[in-house]
Amino acid sequence: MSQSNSLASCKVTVLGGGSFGTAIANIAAINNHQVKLWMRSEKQAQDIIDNRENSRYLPGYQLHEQLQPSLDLKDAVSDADYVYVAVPSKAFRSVVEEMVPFLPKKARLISLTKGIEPHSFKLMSQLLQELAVGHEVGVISGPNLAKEIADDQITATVIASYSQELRRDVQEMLSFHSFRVYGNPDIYGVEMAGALKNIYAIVTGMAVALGMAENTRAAIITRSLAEMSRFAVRLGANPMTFLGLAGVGDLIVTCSSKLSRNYRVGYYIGEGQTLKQAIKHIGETAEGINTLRMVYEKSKELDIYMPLVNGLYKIIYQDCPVEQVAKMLMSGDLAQDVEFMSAGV
Ligand SMILES: NC(=O)C1=CN([C@@H]2O[C@H](COP(=O)(O)OP(=O)(O)OC[C@H]3O[C@@H](n4cnc5c(N)ncnc54)[C@H](OP(=O)(O)O)[C@@H]3O)[C@@H](O)[C@H]2O)C=CC1
Ligand SMILES: O=C(CO)COP(=O)(O)O
Repeated sequence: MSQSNSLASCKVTVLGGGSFGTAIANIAAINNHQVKLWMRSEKQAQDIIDNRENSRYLPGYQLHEQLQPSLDLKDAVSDADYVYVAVPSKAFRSVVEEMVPFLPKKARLISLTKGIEPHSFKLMSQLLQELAVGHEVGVISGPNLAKEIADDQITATVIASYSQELRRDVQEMLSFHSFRVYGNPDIYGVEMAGALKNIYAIVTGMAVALGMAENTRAAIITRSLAEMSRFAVRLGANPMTFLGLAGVGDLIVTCSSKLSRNYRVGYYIGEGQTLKQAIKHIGETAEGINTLRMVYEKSKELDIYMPLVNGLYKIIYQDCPVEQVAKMLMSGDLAQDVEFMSAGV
């Protein structure tokens, strides 16, 4: 059932037929927008046409008749009012570059991707701004496990954009009985929070596999929030964003749920699998592995105190035993471990 609102029916395109792209496309279709879901797999597109289902990513989730799959990027975007991009961060630049020549001037662009581009350290909305100059840009981020959205569980998210009109329109486009969209102008903070929390989901998954207690879980999640806020605020985010859905909200869900792929990567490594085995086991995108490397390097460059990032980096990229890292974390310089540092974190 769609929620009545004043936004007229729009032409919406979602790039990427994975789990989150499919879930967001279906919500827009339920809300009476004409939706094209662009994907590269013919088999998957046929599955949607024949069975109204994306059985590879969201089995059992009934797809609305106003959602049509598309294999042709030009056809998918050439009359779009809104383009949502939901491909993994490593493919984001190339997909957007390929799309831009077909993009109508009116199209608003919204990233659903939670990652950072290697080398440039750009967030996905910054790539949209760089590659599609003049288009209004936004980001959706929050505690949004796609499988729970598909299961019609009550879910809240954030649309971040400098444009108040875009925020308002996307709120209307996607809100319905089990999905609520909140607006936030802090696009940098919302997006950075979504990328950073993946690192801490790996840490927590690993700690759970190693048998951590509830005190430990609370300590890890709370110190993760302090650490990610400190990092993002230093780079320009609003600290208040980290108290919201895209900050602590997403951190809680990804550090608590086996539905999170980042958490599962950590869990499998905690059980003794190598990084390669854990990634293969997941078989889908776990953005936190690459984000960890980039954030580690940036924190060194800017001299930002990030003990959890530092510890996870040692485990994953320097083969340091987990027990040694845990000891290191518990015996570091206490002078650094004040609860709140500057700028409210
Ligand atoms: N899943 C979730 O719960 C949530 C995910 N996100 C974020 O959304 C982003 C996408 O995640 P999600 O949908 O889950 O990812 P999935 O791994 O489920 O799917 C990724 C999709 O992108 C496609 N793709 C990958 N590489 C390319 C490429 N080079 N060109 C074209 N298409 C490509 C895949 O196609 P193919 O199937 O052919 O490989 C697939 O359709 C991630 O950044 C994630 O952090 C955000 C919130 C929730
Ligand atoms: O971002 C997510 C939930 O908000 C999904 O997390 P994963 O990418 O770890 O599955």
